[in-house]
Amino acid sequence: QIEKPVVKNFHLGMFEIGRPLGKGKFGRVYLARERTSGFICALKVLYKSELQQGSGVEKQVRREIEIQSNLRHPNILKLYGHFHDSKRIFLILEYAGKGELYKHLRREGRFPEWKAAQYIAQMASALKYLHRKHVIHRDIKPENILVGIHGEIKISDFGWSVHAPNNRRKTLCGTLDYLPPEMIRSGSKENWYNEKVDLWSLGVLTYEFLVGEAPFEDTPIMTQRRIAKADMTIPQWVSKEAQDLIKRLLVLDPEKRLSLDEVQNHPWIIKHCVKGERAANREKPLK
Ligand SMILES: Cc1nn(C)cc1-c1nc2c(-c3cnn(Cc4cccc(C(=O)N5CCN(C)CC5)c4)c3)c(Cl)cnc2[nH]1
Repeated sequence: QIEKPVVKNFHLGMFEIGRPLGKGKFGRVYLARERTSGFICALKVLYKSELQQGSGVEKQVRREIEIQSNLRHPNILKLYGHFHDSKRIFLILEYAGKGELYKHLRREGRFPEWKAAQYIAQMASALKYLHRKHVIHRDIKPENILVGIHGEIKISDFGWSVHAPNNRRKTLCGTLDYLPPEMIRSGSKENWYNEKVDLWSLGVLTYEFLVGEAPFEDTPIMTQRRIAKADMTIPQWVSKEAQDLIKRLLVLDPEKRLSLDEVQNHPWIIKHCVKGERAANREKPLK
């Protein structure tokens, strides 16, 4: 348990630090309360010493701040502000009342189709908002999604997002499972890709929500080979509508992948997410 230091920052108020909420590769997150207003938030603390190891993380943090500060969408975690002292950088983030989505997924194994469809509809809405601002997230996966107090999801990590179009080579770290073929293809000098990379990842996410593991999960070499051929099998117990959506997103040619509008109007999404008289015979009453 950490002592209860008060982090002082004049124009951003005084923050009382609460329990640790989690930690990532480059930082820890604490529950925090702004003293004057009582406003609850999540304070992400990054140590400058760790960032200055020249692994380009400093640039990632700068990009995360620059991009996330200007976004306002119910399914995107808000970055209210940031400040720093001699040793640390502090990001004042929206507090997501139900924590990290991947922990829910691991605990439940996999999500029922109605829940997966509602999450994918929310992801499509958030991605539409991002793409309208020419922001490509590039790192859509359960580990980068949080759950709000009302069960809504919030994309939470913009360390890898960029402004489209982008041909910057992405030094990979973490799982390869979600990378689209055009980002894996090492042969071509120029890694030209666009927003359609997020549609591929949305397909991988849909699969993982429903099956409980990623479609190309294998050894790193095999994962890359299977992604490059879109070599995956969908278990037969996944509904035909859900199989159809996954197959129309995990398409090698980026231009042939469904658009976000087509995702939002897909029969599987409509069936589980559109309120209305057809809801009567639904297995789970919509709130
Ligand atoms: C836990 C919890 N339980 N309950 C009931 C609520 C929470 C909760 N947590 C948060 C968190 C939170 C905490 N840890 N994390 C994980 C974390 C922490 C610090 C850094 C990272 C990180 O480096 N990431 C980059 C890599 N990608 C894969 C990943 C990101 C990643 C996020 C945030 Cl930011 C906002 N609201 C929250 N609410």
